[in-house]
Amino acid sequence: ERAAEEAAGREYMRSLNELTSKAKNKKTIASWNYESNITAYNEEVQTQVFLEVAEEEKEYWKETMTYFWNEFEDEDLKRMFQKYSKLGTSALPEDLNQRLIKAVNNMQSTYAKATICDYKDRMKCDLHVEPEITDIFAKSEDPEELKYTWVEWHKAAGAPSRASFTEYVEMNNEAAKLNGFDTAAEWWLSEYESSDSEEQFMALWKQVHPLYQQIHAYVRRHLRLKYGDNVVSAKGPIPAHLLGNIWAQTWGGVEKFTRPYPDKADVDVTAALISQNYTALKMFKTAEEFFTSLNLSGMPDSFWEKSIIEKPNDGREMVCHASAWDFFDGEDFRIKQCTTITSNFFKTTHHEMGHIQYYLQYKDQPVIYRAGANPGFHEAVGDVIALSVSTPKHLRVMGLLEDGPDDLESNINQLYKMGLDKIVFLPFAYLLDLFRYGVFRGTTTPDNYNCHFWKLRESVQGVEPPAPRSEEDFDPAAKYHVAADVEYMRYYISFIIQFQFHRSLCQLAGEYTPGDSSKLLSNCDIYKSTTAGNALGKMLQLGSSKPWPDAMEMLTGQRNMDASGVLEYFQPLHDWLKAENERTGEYIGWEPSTVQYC
Ligand SMILES: C=C(C[SeH])C(=O)N1CCC[C@H]1C(=O)O
Ligand SMILES: [Zn+2]
Repeated sequence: ERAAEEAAGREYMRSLNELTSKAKNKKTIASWNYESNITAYNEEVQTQVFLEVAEEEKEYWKETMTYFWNEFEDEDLKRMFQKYSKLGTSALPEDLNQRLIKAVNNMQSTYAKATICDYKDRMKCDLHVEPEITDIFAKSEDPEELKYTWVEWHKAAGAPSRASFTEYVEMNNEAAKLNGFDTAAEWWLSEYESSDSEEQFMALWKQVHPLYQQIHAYVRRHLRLKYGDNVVSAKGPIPAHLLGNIWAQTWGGVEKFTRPYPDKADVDVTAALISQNYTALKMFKTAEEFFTSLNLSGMPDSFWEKSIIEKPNDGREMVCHASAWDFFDGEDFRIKQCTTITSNFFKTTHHEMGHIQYYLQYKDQPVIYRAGANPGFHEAVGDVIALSVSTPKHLRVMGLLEDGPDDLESNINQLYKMGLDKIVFLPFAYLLDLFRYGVFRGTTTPDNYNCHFWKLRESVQGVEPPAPRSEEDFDPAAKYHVAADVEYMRYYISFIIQFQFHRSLCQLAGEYTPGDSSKLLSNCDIYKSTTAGNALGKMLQLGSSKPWPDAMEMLTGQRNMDASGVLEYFQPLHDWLKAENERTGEYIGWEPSTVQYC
């Protein structure tokens, strides 16, 4: 009867856990070897391992489905069976799975290998997106150089992946159907374990939209003042190549010439890192020390032996985009990133180490629960730490910022700098998966991929392409996560919930009191607070063993995601921007673009 069935199910889960650990370890090793050194041989091995493991997982799945787990009383046992019942892409027949793997490998390697010629030296044609193109967008103030670089990158990295992307969509939708979903969109959304996730995401966007419109209007004004009316219009969308980032996803690159109080001391962490001889290793060790100051885990020895923290100079092709890896054996955890000494990479190092910290905290969970409470949680951990690190108070503790006034103007400048990272990013992240939901659902088809992408870029983000676009182009694949089949709503969610987490951690650390202007949320640094660290660790140890509202409630007392954290953090900036945009009579929002892209 049921009790015996559940006892048998429990025993089965124990053996399946071991098998799954080995299977995932094999796949992760094959992927690591391929993405660290893109060769035909390494791709062949990765594909063979994925196909072999898929056949193994099909066998396990058949056994799993012989249990009546839907009637189980033991909620935890039922949750494990429910998760194992979703086979993922391994549900595909071998030939379709091979086509899917090939399509994604084609897009990934196109992206990783794409190079363009230098604007100033057309004979120099070995510029990759990391570090060369990233550096150009962080430094150049020449609209022609930026336009050229933008067009060349999208031509080299995006357009060639159109066919592979179309194949990937077809295969991914087939896999979704075999897992009981209508399309891959519902499969991705199922990770958020709510029937109304899309409505929740839209509600969050409505909460933050007014704040975004204010910072958008302010930045457009200052870009117009710098580049002139015929480059930046008074009421239209902002041209994407002028925002300091090749994807216009964060706008920190324009902070230095648009900030509210220009005569206040500059907070240039990059210069300080360089002048203090920071190396990639020192950035990693510094980040690790913040985690251990919270009584969280340090990195294991194998992490330092096996991670790749700088681009090897042996001429190999590799996936440079930063990533953190769990090898599912409870011991092997690695980061792969092509670090350069910049403030952005200092943040990224904390971001990636946040993933490793989550892996370490839940490493004793059953393998099936070694994931974030929802994908947004995993992206939020490192960023929450970085919110403390990037305060002037903490940067002074580290000697990366000399002492300066803590007056209102400095605080507005600091909030503005953070806003160009955190507020500005929200519409970009949101639209990237609104686009892919439409593609998976078929409301966007290959003959209007690029048109629909830019319609969303204009309507949601208020950004337009620097040059006419057509369906000869395929701009979405010029973004890593589209080429690499990485879901992106996780970042949108992370940039909302990380402020809910930050608020709770700051209260626990005694660094923040609601309504007390001497303890602003934006000036909170939880460094060395073991109280905060222990609370964070407890939530992370859950992995995905409980629905994410349980995890959220454990740390914040709330069971829902809401933008109150973001809005509270940026309130002084919001007030300032509204007053400033009123003072200058800036048009809020944007009229339709006049650029031809559909
Ligand atoms: C650093 C990572 C690896 Se998970 C990343 O892809 N991020 C971090 C922030 C947003 C997103 C991006 O770069 O697009
Ligand atoms: Zn991440």
